[in-house]
Amino acid sequence: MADKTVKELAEMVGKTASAVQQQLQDAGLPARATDDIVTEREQEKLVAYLKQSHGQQEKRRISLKSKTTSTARVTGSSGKSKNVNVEVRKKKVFEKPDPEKIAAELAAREQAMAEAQARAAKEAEEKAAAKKEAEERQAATLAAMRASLGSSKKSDGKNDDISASVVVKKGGKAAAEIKEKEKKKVAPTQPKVETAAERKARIAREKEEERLRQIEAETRRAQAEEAQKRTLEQMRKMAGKYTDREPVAEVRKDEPLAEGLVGDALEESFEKERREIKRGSGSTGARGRRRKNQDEREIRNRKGGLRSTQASQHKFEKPVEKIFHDVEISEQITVADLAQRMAVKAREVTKLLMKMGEMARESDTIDQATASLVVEEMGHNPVLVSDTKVEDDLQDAVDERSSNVQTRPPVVTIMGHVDHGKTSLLDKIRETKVATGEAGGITQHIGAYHVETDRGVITFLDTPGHAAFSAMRSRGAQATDIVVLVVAADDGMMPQTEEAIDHARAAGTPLIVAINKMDKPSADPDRVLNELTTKEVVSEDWGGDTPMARISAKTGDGIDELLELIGLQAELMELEAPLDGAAQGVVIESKLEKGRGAVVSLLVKKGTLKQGDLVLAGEHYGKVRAMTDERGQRIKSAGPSIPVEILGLPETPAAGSEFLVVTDEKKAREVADFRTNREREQQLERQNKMRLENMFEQMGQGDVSFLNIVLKTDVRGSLEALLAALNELSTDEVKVRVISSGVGPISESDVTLAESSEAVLLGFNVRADSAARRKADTADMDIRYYSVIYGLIDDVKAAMSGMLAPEHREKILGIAEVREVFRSSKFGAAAGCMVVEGTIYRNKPIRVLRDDKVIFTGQLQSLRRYKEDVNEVRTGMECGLAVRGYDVEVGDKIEVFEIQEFARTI
Ligand SMILES: Nc1nc2c(ncn2[C@@H]2O[C@H](COP(=O)(O)OP(=O)(O)OP(=O)(O)O)[C@@H](O)[C@H]2O)c(=O)[nH]1
Repeated sequence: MADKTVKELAEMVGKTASAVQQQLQDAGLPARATDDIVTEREQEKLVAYLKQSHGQQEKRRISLKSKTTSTARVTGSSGKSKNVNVEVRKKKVFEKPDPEKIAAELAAREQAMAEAQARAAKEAEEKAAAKKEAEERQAATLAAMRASLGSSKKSDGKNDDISASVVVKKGGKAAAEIKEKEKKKVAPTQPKVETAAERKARIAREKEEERLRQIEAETRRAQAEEAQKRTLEQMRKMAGKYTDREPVAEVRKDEPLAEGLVGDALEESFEKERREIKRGSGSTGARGRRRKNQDEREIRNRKGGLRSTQASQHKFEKPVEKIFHDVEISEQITVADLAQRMAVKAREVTKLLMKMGEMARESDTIDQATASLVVEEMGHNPVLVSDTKVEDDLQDAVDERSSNVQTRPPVVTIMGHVDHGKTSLLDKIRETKVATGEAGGITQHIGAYHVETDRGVITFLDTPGHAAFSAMRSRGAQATDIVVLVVAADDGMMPQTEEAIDHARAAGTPLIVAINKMDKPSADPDRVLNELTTKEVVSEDWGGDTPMARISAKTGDGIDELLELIGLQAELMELEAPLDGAAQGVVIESKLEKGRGAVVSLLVKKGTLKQGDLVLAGEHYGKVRAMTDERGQRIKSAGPSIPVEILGLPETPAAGSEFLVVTDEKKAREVADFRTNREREQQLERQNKMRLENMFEQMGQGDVSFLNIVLKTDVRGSLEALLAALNELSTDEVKVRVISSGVGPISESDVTLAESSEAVLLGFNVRADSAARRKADTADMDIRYYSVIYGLIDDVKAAMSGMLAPEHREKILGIAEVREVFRSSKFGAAAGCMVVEGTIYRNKPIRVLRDDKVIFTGQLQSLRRYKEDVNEVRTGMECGLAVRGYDVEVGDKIEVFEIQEFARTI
């Protein structure tokens, strides 16, 4: 910035010369003509003044913050190493030069220089005065001396004249003239007063001052330019960001006041101020704060009115308008949950419910309709969602990720009667197809294994039996594709063979029959085929559609043929599954092992399961820590139809539970919680459902169009009669479907089948054995016993026409087992018994059961304990009894019952 004329300056800034002249005057500088010089310093003063007057004071301090996050592995005091998140925060503060400050400094410096100059001038004046006085004194002395000399030498040339005249005229005109002359003579020699060294020093000082001035000016200019550039840059950024933005009416606490560097700097300054206010520090006094707030307002207003001035007040402004929420309501919701979704206090909701005539506590669950009314009443918008939404969403997310659909191996379950060779068959297949020649040949029991055959891979669930099959089915998991029914060729169709057929049919699973033990001389396959036809299982050879293989699990004969049949059946079924994407499948088995925690066998049905995946199985979720195959080998992934054993779940999910691989832990927890609640509710629901009257009620409501029945009778004759009568009961609206029927006591398997098929269990002159009773108790299932055919038929008929109102029902009060039989002259046969259940009453009706079949109904003649007649005997006690008109045998059971009145439940 060199010195320039007013005209040059005007040209440079693009203004008229008169405007620049005016500005110079406004800046307090002396008036100038257009060709007058404006010095460098004056120009700086002018710029500072203009900046101030145009309000270009920008933020002096700008803070830059940066944050980097990394992970470091550290070893704790316990010696375990773990990952620790390390966050490094950096902050840099840039200080911009303050033009005011610069101007002030400049002024101070100028003043200091002026003062120094004035001081120097004064000093020089004083020096000159002192010197003059000394010279005068010297001259006077000289004159005096000359005068004294002149008196002795009268004529003494020119000089003498002068000297004489000086002396003569001393104190008069002549003296003044001399003085004047002297002065004239002295004046030209005055500069000689400054010595050479002094002069040199002065020049050097001036030079140095000039140099410093230049450096200072240069630095100031550079700083000013830099600051201006940065400010412009910021302004541009902010202008770009906010040009299209509507002015914001309200300021929310969580919104930043501005963005970018300026925003950060502002926020930081506010934060600092908040801290200072809190501390009550004097660094920012009330006035300072007011000034600062004003500044902030000004800054914000200058930046295009981005924010309301309220922003600087640093307090949360309650929104003026009420916020309306879209409130999601599932089929059931707790009051507390509902309140939370509307962002109101639970108390407000209970109050409103009370007004609506509903008494509910915060923890109570209310239905969707009521919740929806509450939401509307509170001015929000109810959004009704399905109860399973959270599950469905998760399932959808998993399905979305599935791709690359390919043929998958079939999953096979082996069923059959006891000792017909299920385990032997599974072992033989594994032995011939898995163990041979493979590393780590020791097979582990993980509930399933897969084998390679000429027709591809086949997976066997190696938990033979109905229980496992039904358990899975009752949880809705259709894990099995094909059922292989093992029937021993030397034994033929047995009760469990029939049950297995019923199970497979109820599940709609194709059946392949393996006629086993063909190596035995007593093998009679034709007899087996014949018997199977009574259950409508007809071999392809006999014109039916059930594939059959004759095998020996002992020798291995026919096993390849059986595998071939399985392969063919699978091909027919065109089993497919996506290979890629998140895995889903079913829990086959789960157990708790010491030191390993929950050990869970899974069968992958879709996608690929990988180590490290987050698995949600039933109501539990966890990361797959380790994964092994059926040979105990560690594996990293498993595709469709492959069974694996995993570690990592916190608890054991139930067999038959479905599992999913999820990516979002929060979602997993949500679904797990939801399932836990649902399981609790379903348990209650099941307990009601399994009751005959409820079953019929639901049927009346159109929920059930089939009435499933599992029927057991004492003899084949009564079974056939009942089946015929029940078949005739079917109408167009309601079909009676006997899922399973047979002769003999009600077994555990009957209960499981009834449970999984939602069937009612009816016993005609038969009872449930103890295992079945336990199972029914656990599932809270109702087993109905009848001893008159018309009683059973009437109940079913009445129920179907919606008139079932069983006001009277039999209740078994106690059971005693006959351990010994004595002959008594008085009572005939007397029985020594043990009460195994409930209480035996002397005066209540009884039945005698032999092999769980009713053989006599009547009354007790006597009931004694230690020779004393008693009215009742409780569980665990021995007693002696005699049945009126019937001789009991060892092993019989005496069942005491009564007819109870039940109010019909709706
Ligand atoms: N001769 C002969 N014996 C067999 C054959 N298959 C099985 N067995 C024998 O039959 C008996 C019962 O076989 P398992 O395999 O235990 O029968 P299961 O159906 O699994 O029996 P449960 O587990 O009790 O239901 C065993 O002694 C076997 O050795 C066969 O093909 N031939």
